[in-house]
Amino acid sequence: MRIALYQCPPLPLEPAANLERLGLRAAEAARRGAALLVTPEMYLSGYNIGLEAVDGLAQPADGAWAEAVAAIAREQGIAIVYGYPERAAQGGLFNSVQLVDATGQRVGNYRKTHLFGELDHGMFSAGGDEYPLLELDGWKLGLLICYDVEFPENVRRLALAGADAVLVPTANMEPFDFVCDVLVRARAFENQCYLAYANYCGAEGEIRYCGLSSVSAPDGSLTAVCGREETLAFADLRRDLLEKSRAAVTYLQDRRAELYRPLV
Ligand SMILES: NCCCCC(N)=O
Repeated sequence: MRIALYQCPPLPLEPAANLERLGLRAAEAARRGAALLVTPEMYLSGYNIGLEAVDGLAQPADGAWAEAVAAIAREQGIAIVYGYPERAAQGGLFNSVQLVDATGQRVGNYRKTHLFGELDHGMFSAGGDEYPLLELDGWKLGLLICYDVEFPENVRRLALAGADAVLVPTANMEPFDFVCDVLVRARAFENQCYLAYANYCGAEGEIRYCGLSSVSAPDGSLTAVCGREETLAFADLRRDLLEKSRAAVTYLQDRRAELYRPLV
């Protein structure tokens, strides 16, 4: 399955402009054979926008933004994973991502469980014990958001549940380039899955984003890697490579879970 990552500078507080460029990039990605397009974290609203703006912009998972993204997905014939501020029906604001398939159906929604510093804690509640495992074109997909991927337990949990790939919309900033350069690649290898990391580039207020988006393969290779500029990157997820790697690297089978329990 070919996937596309959209590495872009944020357009904070401009959901209409973000939807417009999403449509353009979705069309380009579909033309170039991608079945799925992944955007950065909080793509529709911008990330470093503060509680007042999040409270004013947040929408339910099935709100107008979801309908607009579904229309783009349906029109261009491509699935989309996008970040947005979610207002839960029972109240509460969450940093969320949603997968919409190429027919415009909402496939699954995930709320960021590991909040980063005052930046996240000042805007959102943490998601609960819900890590959806979604299916698209025969691939089992997990969703995480930026800081989530820096906790090995999160990727391991999805891998043990059967994830072939973990999709990670991100807003990772300087000085955390190491996460882009090393950590996400290690997460893919140690869990024998693909890992797609779609980051911002450019700046948002005092934040300077790293860019360096990538798709890491389970054999440790980089299937796609971006620099620090706006980029639409492509990667082919290969079932033969996944199976060959899993036959050679058997961490998941060799685990001694009974020895790890005190770590939980
Ligand atoms: N790598 C630490 C920064 C994480 C930022 C975020 N958006 O979670």
